[in-house]
Amino acid sequence: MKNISLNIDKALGTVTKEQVYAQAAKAHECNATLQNGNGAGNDFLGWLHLPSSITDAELTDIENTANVLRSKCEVVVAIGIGGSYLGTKAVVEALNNSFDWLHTNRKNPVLVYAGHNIGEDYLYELCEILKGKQFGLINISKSGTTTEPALAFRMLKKQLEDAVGKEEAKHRIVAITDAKRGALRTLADQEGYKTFIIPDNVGGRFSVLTPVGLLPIAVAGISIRDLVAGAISMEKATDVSVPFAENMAEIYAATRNELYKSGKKVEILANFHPKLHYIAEWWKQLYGESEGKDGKGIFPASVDLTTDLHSMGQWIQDGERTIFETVISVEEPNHKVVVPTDEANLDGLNFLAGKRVDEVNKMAELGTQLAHVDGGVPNLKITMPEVSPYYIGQLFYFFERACGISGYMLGVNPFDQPGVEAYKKNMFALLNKPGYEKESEAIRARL
Ligand SMILES: O=P(O)(O)OC[C@H]1O[C@](O)(CO)[C@@H](O)[C@@H]1O
Repeated sequence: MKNISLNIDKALGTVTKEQVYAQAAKAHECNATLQNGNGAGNDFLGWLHLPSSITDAELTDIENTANVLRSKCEVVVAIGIGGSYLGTKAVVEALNNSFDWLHTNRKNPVLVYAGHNIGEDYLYELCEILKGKQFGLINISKSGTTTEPALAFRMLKKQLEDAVGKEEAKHRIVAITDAKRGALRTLADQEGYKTFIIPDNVGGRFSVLTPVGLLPIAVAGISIRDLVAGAISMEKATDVSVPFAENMAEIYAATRNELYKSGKKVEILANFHPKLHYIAEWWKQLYGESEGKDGKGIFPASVDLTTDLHSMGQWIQDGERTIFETVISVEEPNHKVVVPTDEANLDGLNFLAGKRVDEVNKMAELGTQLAHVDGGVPNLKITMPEVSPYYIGQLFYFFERACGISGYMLGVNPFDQPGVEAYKKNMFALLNKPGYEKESEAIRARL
């Protein structure tokens, strides 16, 4: 098996190799702090050894539960938001056929999502399409009290019970939540749902390798064992025993922090494979919630290329020089498509005839990298040998580990997210939630 890799050469114009390597000791120390559990937020380090500690029995339990849902349901709705949604979405979008819904010969239930927004039309359309279909629900919420998934679950649970009866509904609902606390735990225990636990010491955005991600990913027919195997290999490759020069998590953390200090305030995660779009969405939550606090933090943004070269390309090439780019480059696509010859050649594309589409894409990637570097955008490159569960597992763990190190280097607690409460408080006050009477009065005075 190969490994994903990191190349920072094209970032070394804005910052020097010496500057990055001058951070080696700090990066290594932060990795050690993480591993020894003596830094800020150390009660949320359960993710560090998740890959190597998950047992065969746990994986089998998840696979068996997935198989029950797969056998009973045409559609499974994964309900959750943030870390209870994005990891699954990232893996499924990356690995499933892009035109899945048009395939009539389906081997897997269709996985759809709810509870990641409060869009009334979205919920209406979902409830409508589920009418007359055999469906099941995976309700995922660590806290069990998040409004978006709770609202979606309330509606979909009723619809399911009305359709198949309360007893059968119990066999089609799985709850993934805290071991003891929260509304979802209480409800699941009362109703007798099959449950999986999100460990206390694993925060939402670090939970993709718990049942939060593993169950719906298994429902989609993707190998969770390969995903975990990839993560295990990266757990070893980023261990504190691995020296800085070989430790890609430490190098990534050190480089992005140096770039930040040099005025690069925005990191754009770019891909040239549209199926990786949600990997970037997952990454944005990971880095945004972990580092954006205390008035600090790189803003995590993303683009899909070449698509966005025709929308955001101008800004990236020529706009304010406060950005750097991290490209996820895929060495070998899973399929081969060759450009055909055309006798008339009216489009002038015969110079490409016989070449693979990926060769065109790779030259677009290289051309873009050089253009952006020339335009003052430092470029980091993460190479993935192919898009497979194994390498996505590596990528997840690499980004998580680097995020912990990077947060400590920045001087923040990477494992809390106090800022998220502000909108919730206002929303509850505006909706007159019991217990928010004072806040309701105060906020109304501002309107
Ligand atoms: O799984 P829960 O508790 O519903 O939380 C969902 C998401 O909400 C947050 O708590 C805040 O956005 C995230 O950290 C988390 O991933």
